[in-house]
Amino acid sequence: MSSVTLSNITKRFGNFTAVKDLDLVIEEGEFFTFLGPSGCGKTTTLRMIAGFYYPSEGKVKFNEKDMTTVSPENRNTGMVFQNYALFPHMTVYENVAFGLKVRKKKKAEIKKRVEDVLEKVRLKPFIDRQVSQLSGGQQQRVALARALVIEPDILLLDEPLSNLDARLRDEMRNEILRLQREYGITTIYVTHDQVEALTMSDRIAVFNVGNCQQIGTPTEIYNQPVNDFVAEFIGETNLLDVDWKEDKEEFYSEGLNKSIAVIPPEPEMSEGPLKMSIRPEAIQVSEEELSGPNVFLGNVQLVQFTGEAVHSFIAIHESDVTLKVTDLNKGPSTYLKENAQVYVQLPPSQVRVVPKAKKE
Ligand SMILES: Nc1ncnc2c1ncn2[C@@H]1O[C@H](COP(=O)(O)OP(=O)(O)OP(=O)(O)O)[C@@H](O)[C@H]1O
Repeated sequence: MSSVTLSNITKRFGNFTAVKDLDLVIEEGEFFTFLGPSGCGKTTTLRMIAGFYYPSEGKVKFNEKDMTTVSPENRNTGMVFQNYALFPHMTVYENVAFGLKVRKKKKAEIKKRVEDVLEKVRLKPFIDRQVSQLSGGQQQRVALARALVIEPDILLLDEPLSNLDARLRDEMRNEILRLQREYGITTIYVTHDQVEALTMSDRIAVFNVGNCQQIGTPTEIYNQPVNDFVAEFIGETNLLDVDWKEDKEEFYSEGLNKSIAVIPPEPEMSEGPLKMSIRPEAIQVSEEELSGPNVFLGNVQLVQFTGEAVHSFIAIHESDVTLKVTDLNKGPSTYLKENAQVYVQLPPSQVRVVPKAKKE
């Protein structure tokens, strides 16, 4: 097991900067996720940790050891690629044994280690099957076994579940977590799927166009996003422009035409353009009159049923604002009716005022 330290990492391809000034410490045994939209630099960063790319600037360390320009085969990392990169005409055994053969291990040791790891990923019955005759989920397990069998210090997973259907993705998510806990291995996981990131990670780094926007635990990232990009990318949220009114010491929403009570008021965020973010599940709605701060009258425009949840879109009176509200499905008697007039409250403790993300 190793910790990974990235100090001031920049990666340029010609004139294009794919990753900029990245500082990051991943602790031993941690499940750490790089999350962000397509093209934001997640894979490039992972490849610099694997050694497939060397950084243009900055240092990569495993524990205290400088690995910045060490070749991939001398890093002892196990990597699982998005397309698995298996040898289709070899058997499961041959695929998994490959890395050990390259490392010139003895035949008996190879056999034992391959059988042990196939037991762990529950593929022992398929040991002699050709990889091309396996399902997507089974191939994914072979790729995991192949990465784990070399007993890597660090496991690197690049969008490993993106080729699987939704049900299999759920199953493999649990499977990867189970293996990670069993081996206690430092794991770095790349995804653009926020649910994968939130459910699996000890900590997440949120990337956007080559920049790391925030590092934190799933609950920190979801509940205390540092800017509008993070608030919008992780989960769903209602975002509205707000201004800080110095004279009255309060936030004002032009869209809602009203001052907005916020606890705590966070005056350090009063410089530059600001947004308020409120999660759809945090908004209170009632057909009965509501009292207190941040109460608005609105009309229900649309009600969408997803099975476990009900989403309602509420147009606030005398404004252009439509708020999305989400409630767990508590039965048909609780669904809002389209066109009904309702009271909406944005609880001050749930409103978060954040700066707009800087555009680089
Ligand atoms: N070898 C390369 N040469 C030139 N540009 C590259 C190279 N590799 C990546 N890039 C560019 O760097 C940027 C970041 O790419 P990267 O693959 O790291 O993104 P990503 O966040 O992993 O995206 P995705 O989720 O689509 O895989 C992209 O704009 C990409 O086109």
